[in-house]
This record gives sequence, C-alpha cells and structure tokens, in this order.
Amino acid sequence: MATHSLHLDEIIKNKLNPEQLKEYNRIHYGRIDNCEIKLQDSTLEAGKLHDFEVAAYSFSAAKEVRNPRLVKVGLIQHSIVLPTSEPIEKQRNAIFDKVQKIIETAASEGVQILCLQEAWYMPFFLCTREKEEWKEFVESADNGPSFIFLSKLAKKFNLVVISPILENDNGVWWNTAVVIDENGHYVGKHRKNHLPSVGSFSETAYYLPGNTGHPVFETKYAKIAINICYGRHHAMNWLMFGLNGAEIVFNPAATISEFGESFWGIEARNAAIANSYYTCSLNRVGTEDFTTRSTQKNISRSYYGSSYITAPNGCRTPSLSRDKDGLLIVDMDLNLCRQVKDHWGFNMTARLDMYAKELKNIHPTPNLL
Ligand SMILES: NC(=O)NCCC(=O)O
Repeated sequence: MATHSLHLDEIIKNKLNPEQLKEYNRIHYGRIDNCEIKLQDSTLEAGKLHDFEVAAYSFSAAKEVRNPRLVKVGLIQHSIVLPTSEPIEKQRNAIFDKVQKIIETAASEGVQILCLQEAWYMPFFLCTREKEEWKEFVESADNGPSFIFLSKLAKKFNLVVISPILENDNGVWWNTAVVIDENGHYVGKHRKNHLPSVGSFSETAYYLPGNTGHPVFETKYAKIAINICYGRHHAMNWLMFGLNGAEIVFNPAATISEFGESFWGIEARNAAIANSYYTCSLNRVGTEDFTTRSTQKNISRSYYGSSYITAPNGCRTPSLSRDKDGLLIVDMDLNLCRQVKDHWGFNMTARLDMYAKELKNIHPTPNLL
C-alpha cells in the first residue's frame, strides 16, 4: 500500500511559496502565526546522534483574569529495535535503551507530561493470534519491568508519564494505560474500552473490553485522560473523557495505513474541537515482521507514525515523520479549554439530557440490517 515516507506536511511545505504556505496553514491547520519553538543545541545534537526527529510548537491562549496555566507535553513515537524472534527480555531492554535517550532529551527541554505509544516496549504481536509465545511482555500495572523503568525516570525528571502496556492482572490480560506521577508513584490506570477485531487486528482474541469507564487523572500539571487507539473511532468515548473534566486526552495508537491513514488527522482533531480539550495523537513507526511459531506464517506490518497535537480551537501541529523515531513537544496553555468552551457555547447547547433519554431506548446490539 502506501510507500511514501515523505509526509504530506513536507510535500506541501516543499511545493508552496511562503505566502501560500501561510494561507494553507491558516485555513487548513488554524495556525495564524509560526508557533515553532526553538530547541536547545543539545537537543538537536541528541536527535542527530540517536537518529530521532524533534519538533516543538506552542499554543497560546488569550490574556484573561486567571494566570496562564502552561504545561509542556511530550510524545514519543518509535520503532522496535531487535527482530521479533529475539528473546523477549532482550527485545524489551533494547527498546528501553532507545526510549530512555529520548526521554532524557524531553526532560532536558522541560517536558512535564510524557506519553508513550500503545504497547510501547514490545512489537505489536497481537496480529499473530499467538498468546503463550508472548506472555512475558504482559505485566502487572504497578510493578512490572516497564513500570519500574519509567518510575525511576519520572522521579528523576519530575515527569508525569503515561505508559500504555499490556497488563496481566491475576492471569487476565488487558490493554492498559498506566499513569505515573512526578514522584515515580503509580496514580492509576485506564483499560482500553473498544477493541478491534478487524483484518489483522484481532485483539478480542487476547483480552476483554476495558472495565474502567472514563477516568480522568488529576495530575500536578493537568487533568489528563487516555483514549487508547481504536477508541478514537468512537465519538462517545471522547465525549465521556471531556464530560469527566479532561483538559488533555492522549490517543496512544498502533495503526497501519490500510486502517484509515486518511482520517488519522481528522478524528482526534475533531474530538479536540467538539470537547474543548487538547488531543495528543501518537502512533508507532517501522516495520514489524513475525513468523508464527505454530504455522510458520510470515506477517509483516508497517506503522506510519505521524503523531500530532491539536488544541481545543482546532489549531494543530504538523505531524512527525511517517517512518522515523520522533519526539514532539508542545507548550500549551490550559486556559484555552475554558476560553473555547465560553466562546462556542458547545457545553451550553449540548442537550445531553435529550441524548440520555434517547440512548436509554437504544437496543444494545445495533440493528445491522
Ligand atoms: N491498536 C489498535 O487498536 N489498532 C486498530 C486499528 C486502528 O484503530 O487504527
């Protein structure tokens, strides 16, 4: 399918003259000024040395009676490091080593909330339909290898970290996002609500839909929530996080071009606008090759990265690359959430009581005819 590694943003940037580009950014991305932030030389050097892209932008809010509520958010997209046939501990440690360097760079830029991609410390083996072979990657939410690894970094750098893992809770598996606070402590978790069972995505063969509802975590820096991957196709999933008070909703994903790259840039952006919060879209990169142990079948999947962030007024950053590891940093003023709500009046006109009444009468199984 898609063979272009050049991102659409780069193609457009290369084709338009500066005036045209300004107009394109105004109409398409809602950006009226250049919101790029200058990075430290050491950051650019780290990117070159360890071969990852770094980009940084800021979203401001209008001056008002409240003090600005500024927070710096970082997203990391990355590929796996070793072949999927290597011992699991080796694969995981190699990813830890790579990601640690990017986290250190994020911390040196002052990032306060950091999110990693879905199932970040493993290949996305769920396409193999094999379970036993991969069970070592599945860990306890508050005591597994990835928690121990990230908790140290969170404490060292005063970071709130969102760590999407595969969770083993007394033998039962879940697709879970763990929140770790700036002291390295476990804050809580959210389990993926909507599971794909489409094409090569067969997550229902592994775990159940989440049972944690729509939690919002009140962290030192912001009220945050996590809508894991496929949940982005469900408008009400986004809605509930907003109604529960989220200021930033993260969408850590593992998605491939055939599964809707054309609307990757639309869904989370639309959610930001509809719910007056920031959305952070994060996808893995690279090709992952598997040979199933039982049938010796070869499976190959490539992820298209393109992580981006949208503000509640619909203004969004360009995407990170389609095929390269990357760190996206955004300075955001949380006051913008309330300002946009007041301006558009979406809360006031939402008519939730009307929908609640109608939803009560909907049969839980949709009519497929
Ligand atoms: N990880 C995951 O839920 N992928 C499903 C495909 C998609 O929604 O993009």
